[in-house]
Amino acid sequence: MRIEVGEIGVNVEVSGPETGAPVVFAHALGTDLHLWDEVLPHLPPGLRLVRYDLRGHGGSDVPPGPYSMGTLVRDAEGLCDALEVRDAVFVGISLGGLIAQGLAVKRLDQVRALVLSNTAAKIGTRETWERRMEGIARDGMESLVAPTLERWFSPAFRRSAGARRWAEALRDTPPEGYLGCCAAIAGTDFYTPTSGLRLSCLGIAGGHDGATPPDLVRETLGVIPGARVELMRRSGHLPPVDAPEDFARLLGDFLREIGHA
Ligand SMILES: O=C(O)CC1=CCC(=O)O1
Repeated sequence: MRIEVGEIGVNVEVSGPETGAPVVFAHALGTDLHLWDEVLPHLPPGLRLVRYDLRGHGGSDVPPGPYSMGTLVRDAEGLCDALEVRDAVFVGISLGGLIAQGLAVKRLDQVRALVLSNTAAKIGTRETWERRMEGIARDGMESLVAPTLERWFSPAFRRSAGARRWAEALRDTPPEGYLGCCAAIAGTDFYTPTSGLRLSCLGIAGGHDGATPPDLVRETLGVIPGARVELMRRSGHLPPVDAPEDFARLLGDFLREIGHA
């Protein structure tokens, strides 16, 4: 379904009972809400599962960029308000994990716990993101595909149908949306606000993650008291794609541990 959030239409999929404990999912740059397709069936029953396409991605609107992280966080906030989501567990991967941190800092009434997967308080540097944006402007989205697959997936998974499916999703991402979100990531350093968070938090890292390697994930989770990091040794940057059942098991265990499932 589409929901008007501020000035844009956001594509959302909601499943599970309306009274279930809410879990909200935010995807990574150059993907869409289907990133979670193979995780959801393996989660504990009775949850209200909300996933959405970030602005500039999937079926959501593609407003002109550049976007700011504040805007991406406001989209998540407006979506949760529109769906009357309170006390959710917010699961964010990569860019989605930055949004999760920003939302938790701003709206503790909406977020009771975080799952920060393959993400950090700061991802890359302004220079690396500017180089990537210049490359896309010069050579198009296709030039991104091979290097992105190297960061996303282990050498073994790169040869799979799953990897090809997500290469297609990357190719299909509107350049304006992708570039808009690159600009938001380039300008974000959440170390200070994230270090003020006091809520239950699970980190997930992938042993073959070429974008946010395990040490970077640990560094971020290390600033949140009580947070712990689970390492998925054989996964890359997108464990919901390359190991959905293992990802669901970690998430389900965490939900039960905090009394959310
Ligand atoms: O494309 C990458 O390098 C991986 C990535 C960084 C932020 C995000 O969401 O994906």
